[in-house]
This record gives sequence, C-alpha cells and structure tokens, in this order.
Amino acid sequence: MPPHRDGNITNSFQRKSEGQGKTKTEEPTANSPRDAPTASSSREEDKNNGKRRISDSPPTDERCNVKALKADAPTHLSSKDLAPNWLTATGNVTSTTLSLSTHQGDLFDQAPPNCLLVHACNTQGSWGAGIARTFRERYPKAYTIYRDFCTKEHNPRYSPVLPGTALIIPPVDSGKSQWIGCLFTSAKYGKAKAKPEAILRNTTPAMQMLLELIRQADEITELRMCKINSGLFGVPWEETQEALESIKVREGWRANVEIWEP
Ligand SMILES: Nc1ncnc2c1ncn2[C@@H]1O[C@H](COP(=O)(O)OP(=O)(O)OC[C@H]2O[C@H](OP(=O)(O)O)[C@H](O)[C@@H]2O)[C@@H](O)[C@H]1O
Repeated sequence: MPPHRDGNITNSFQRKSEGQGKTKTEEPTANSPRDAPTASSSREEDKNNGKRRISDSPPTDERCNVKALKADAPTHLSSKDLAPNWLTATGNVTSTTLSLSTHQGDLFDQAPPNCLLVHACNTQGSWGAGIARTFRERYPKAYTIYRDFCTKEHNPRYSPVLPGTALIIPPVDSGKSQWIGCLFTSAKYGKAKAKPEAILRNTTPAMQMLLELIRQADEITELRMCKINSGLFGVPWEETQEALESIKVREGWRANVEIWEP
C-alpha cells in the first residue's frame, strides 16, 4: 500500500446488511477469544466490471486474500477483514510471549515511515482528550476514518464496534507516513468508561487482533504504543503490561512492542 493516500478513504467495507437491528454487546472474557464478526458474504459483486472486489469477497481459506486488497481501494483493516474464529485459524502458537521494550520520549517524535502508532480507544468515535486528542490533531484524516468506522460502518447503539477488537488505518494524512492502531478496550469513555477489570479483559483479544491485522497489512515496519489504559481509562500500567506480556505470539506476528513514555 503506497505510503501516502489522498485521504479520501472510500469505505470499501460497505455491507448490504449495514444498519442491522440491535445486537447485544458483551465484554469478551480473557479466556474466550471473541469470534470476530464474520466478514459478510452478502456483499455485492462490483457491477462495473463483474469483478468481486476483495472487500466484497468472503475470506478465502481462513483469511482474507489481502494481496488483492493492496490493488484495491485504500481502506482500513478491522475485525470485518478476519474470518470467523480467526484466532484458531491463525498460525501456530509459538513458545514466545509478547515482549515490551520501554523507550523514553514522545510517541510521535521521529516515528519512521510505516511505523504503527497504537493507542487505546473507545467505540463511540471520540478522540476527545489525552493522547487521543493529540492523535486527532496530528492525524485528522485518520481520526475521520476511526470516527466513521465507529459511527457509520457501525452504529454505537444498534451495531456497535465490539470491545476487545482492533482497527488499523494506513497513512492517509498528507505529509504523514505512519499507520494508526486502535485498541478498543472500552466501549465508552469518561464517567461511563468500562471498569478496569473489563478494560483489562478486552486488552488481550484487542491486541491479538491488532497483531493479526499487522501481519495481514504486511507493510508495517515497527510497532510503537503509549502506556495504554493507564491515564483516562484508569488502569495501572503494570496490570495492562501483565496482560500484554501474557499473549502467546502466533506465527507471523510481531513479537515485540515498543512502549514509549514521555
Ligand atoms: N505524546 C505521548 N507520547 C507517549 N505517551 C504519551 C503521550 N501523551 C500521553 N501519553 C501517555 O499515554 C498514556 C495513555 O493516556 P491517556 O489517558 O491519553 O489514554 P488511556 O489509554 O488511559 O485512555 C483512553 C481514553 O482516553 C481518550 O480520551 P477520551 O475518551 O476521548 O476523552 C481516548 O479517546 C480513550 O477513550 C498515559 O500514560 C499518558 O501519559
């Protein structure tokens, strides 16, 4: 995927079934990895040339055929791009657990091209305070993609983004070459944010999904993350750290995450 897009991300994950009725949202438990919402197979064929766009094709043998995605319209990657039960279909579990390396400095400073910058997000489409606000100021077009994902592709009331999932957004802001990673660890924010134990429960499956989406994006150079959940979400960093370091790395996943703290 070329580093700079024109920023007009067409949401090629439009689904015929968009606007479905209410769905019950549950908080995933640490031991029952959430079955990612299935990529809808009811997507229409591209009538213009009869070709099924990758985003309209059901996942092939367990995973999206991402190769064709690069030739297709630019877009984000999310749970909708993963096959049902994707976690069991993901490569073999290795004996390695995720390792975190700490770096002193501003997450954004001199982030290399195609580096993924990761933060914790709510599913309401708001980057209103904290580091999220900085993300919004520095990557306004990426913010628009996140917001539209939460409020147009999903509907916070009737078909919300599920906590415990993730979203990655390619470089779309002019002059910027970084990807943005969103870990949905709490549905709401502020006083309505999830309880710390729910945020922690969501962190593991969200991170597992992020690692799989990174593997599929196949262009990301390094992975930088702030101390997610430890500020406005009110979860002691050590607890999030323990949850992250307990993740067993699958074949093809990044095994190291850089944690940047000011
Ligand atoms: N430039 C920088 N480089 C490196 N580290 C930086 C930094 N700037 C701040 N940090 C640190 O990054 C950690 C996270 O701190 P945060 O409180 O922001 O995030 P969180 O994950 O606890 O909570 C998420 C919810 O907060 C937001 O705001 P809203 O809900 O919209 O109101 C979202 O939208 C979510 O909902 C803290 O250690 C900060 O010191």
